[in-house]
Amino acid sequence: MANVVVVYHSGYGHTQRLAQAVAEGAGAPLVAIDAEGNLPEGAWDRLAQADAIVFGAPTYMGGPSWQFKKFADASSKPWFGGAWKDKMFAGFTNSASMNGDKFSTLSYFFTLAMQHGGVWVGNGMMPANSKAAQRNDVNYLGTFSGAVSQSPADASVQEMLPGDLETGRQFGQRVAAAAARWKK
Ligand SMILES: Cc1cc2nc3c(=O)[nH]c(=O)nc-3n(C[C@H](O)[C@H](O)[C@H](O)COP(=O)(O)O)c2cc1C
Repeated sequence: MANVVVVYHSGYGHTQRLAQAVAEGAGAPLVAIDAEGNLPEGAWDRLAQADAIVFGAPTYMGGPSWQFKKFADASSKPWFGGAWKDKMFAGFTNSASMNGDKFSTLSYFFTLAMQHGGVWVGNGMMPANSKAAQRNDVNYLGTFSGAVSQSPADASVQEMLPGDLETGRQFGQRVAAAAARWKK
């Protein structure tokens, strides 16, 4: 079993719900970045010990929230010593539009992982893109580079779609399995 940690920020709870699904699939603890962009006590040590780190943030103005970016900038401290080198990384995001430039957020996570000398893992899923496909199918949004979910701008956290959450759960399983292989 690999030691996977999910570190995320969520402004209004939607990304948190996706984070919970990813963490459930990965059998991983959640580390929440708070509203000031800070981690709880002991979290940096947990990240240092992880085999795989999964990044999560809402897509705000085409990228991760500033709180996530503050965390990313603070990760320059472990970067100096190469503390995250050769870890596995993955990422997820939620936004309101079907597209909404979510890929920019995943791309930022990927770049951060590469800066740390890590290895990136995508979702390994087929997209649900046939005529028969339904919005609640797994990977209906058709992303390969991570896990994404979409919640309309006026939708509550409770209204997040089970199919998107299942996508997150299966993505978490994929990351945990990949990290276990990578660890050997
Ligand atoms: C400041 C701000 C910027 C946003 N920018 C985008 C965006 O670029 N694309 C998009 O699809 N949705 C955008 N949204 C909608 C959020 O992505 C959406 O509300 C998301 O569910 C919020 O996740 P959270 O509840 O974890 O904070 C934005 C929302 C806010 C508050």
